[in-house]
Amino acid sequence: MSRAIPKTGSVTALGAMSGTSLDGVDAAVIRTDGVTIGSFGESGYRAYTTEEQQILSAALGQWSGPAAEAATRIVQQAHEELLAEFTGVDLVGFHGQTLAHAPRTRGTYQAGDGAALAKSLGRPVVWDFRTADVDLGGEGAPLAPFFHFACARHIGATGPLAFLNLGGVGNLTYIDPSFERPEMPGALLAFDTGPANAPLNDLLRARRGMAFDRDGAIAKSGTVEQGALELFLAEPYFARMPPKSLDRNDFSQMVALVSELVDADAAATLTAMCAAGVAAGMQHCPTPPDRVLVTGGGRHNPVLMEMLSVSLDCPVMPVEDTGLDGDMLEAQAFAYLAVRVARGLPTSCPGTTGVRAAVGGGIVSLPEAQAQAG
Ligand SMILES: Nc1ncnc2c1ncn2[C@@H]1O[C@H](COP(=O)(O)OP(=O)(O)OP(=O)(O)O)[C@@H](O)[C@H]1O
Ligand SMILES: CC(=O)N[C@H]1[C@@H]2OC[C@@H](O2)[C@@H](O)[C@@H]1O[C@H](C)C(=O)O
Repeated sequence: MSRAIPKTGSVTALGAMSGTSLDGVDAAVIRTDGVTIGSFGESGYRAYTTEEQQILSAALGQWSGPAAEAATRIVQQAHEELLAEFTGVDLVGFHGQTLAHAPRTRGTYQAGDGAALAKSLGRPVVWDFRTADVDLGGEGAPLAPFFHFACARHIGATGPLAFLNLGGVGNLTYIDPSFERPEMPGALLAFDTGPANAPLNDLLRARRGMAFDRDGAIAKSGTVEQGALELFLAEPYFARMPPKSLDRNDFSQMVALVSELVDADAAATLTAMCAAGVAAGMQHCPTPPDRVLVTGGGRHNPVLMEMLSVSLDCPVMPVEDTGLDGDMLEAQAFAYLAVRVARGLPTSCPGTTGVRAAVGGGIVSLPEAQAQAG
């Protein structure tokens, strides 16, 4: 089998994403030419064990050293195991695990070695997607927006719409699908909305040894503490114009705002903070979108979805209502972006990361050759 990346036409790309929730690795196949989505293929998931999660968690905020190295070994092994199960793949998009993100000062750091992964899989691997954007003055995140734009076209959207990803951190992409290309000024506006599930997960793990508030069961019976919510919304981040991005633990101090509350009220308040961050961010969009399509684990939380419906001026629905897969959208995004990198197409622009001009980036590592800059 040829290991070269086809230069034209559609290719089969496998994307892998290990998100800020630290729950595991998602992998998904799409067929695309880097512009249009042809079709979606199979997908898979490899959960991190509790011990692996602890090692990853201990490495958050570390830019190097033993903790980061231990995390990298876990990321590498989990990806090698999961991705080896897929066949008939032309190239792989490997996001890695973000350990630290401070684009204005130190940069952005995703653990994982794409060159080693290319060798072990025997496939070209595109990786280190965020560094080039940061080097050009961008936030380096979010990067899914170019894929969201392709999804909007794929589902036949005609009016403005938004994708809202609720993982550990929240991020929103406002799209005007009437533009022909995502890098055109006005086509996209994207930013991190604030913390999503991470603080709630952290609180419940500390207090109850639970991974998360399944179906909002704990928050459902609680009352939102308005004073804490107001203090949270007073954070300057929310008034800042996008593009803007966050590290997973940038808002970890918000757990202190609910430390005196009983579990149900604390969970309800942290859930409300997630929704309030989204509502605050929506004020920065050029117009209210026709609808908000929610992706990521937060869409499974009915309390959060209800709070969003109440606080936003448009219908809020899971992306499944349009036929997309909300559990795999980010993995699909990095498959799609890998093809764009391989084809020399941009993956971010001023509207998505604040980068000075539309930029590609990423490293292409071939299984048997030296790395090529993307
Ligand atoms: N049934 C459910 N009820 C409530 N919350 C849920 C449910 N299922 C998932 N979640 C939440 O979604 C989280 C996982 O979301 P997701 O997989 O989108 O995160 P991620 O991809 O790691 O994060 P990010 O997008 O920030 O990188 C869980 O940790 C949990 O908080
Ligand atoms: C630095 C980093 O890894 N950021 C992630 C994180 O998780 C959600 C949000 O914060 C988003 O900005 C981004 O991930 C998605 C996939 C993105 O780049 O679009």
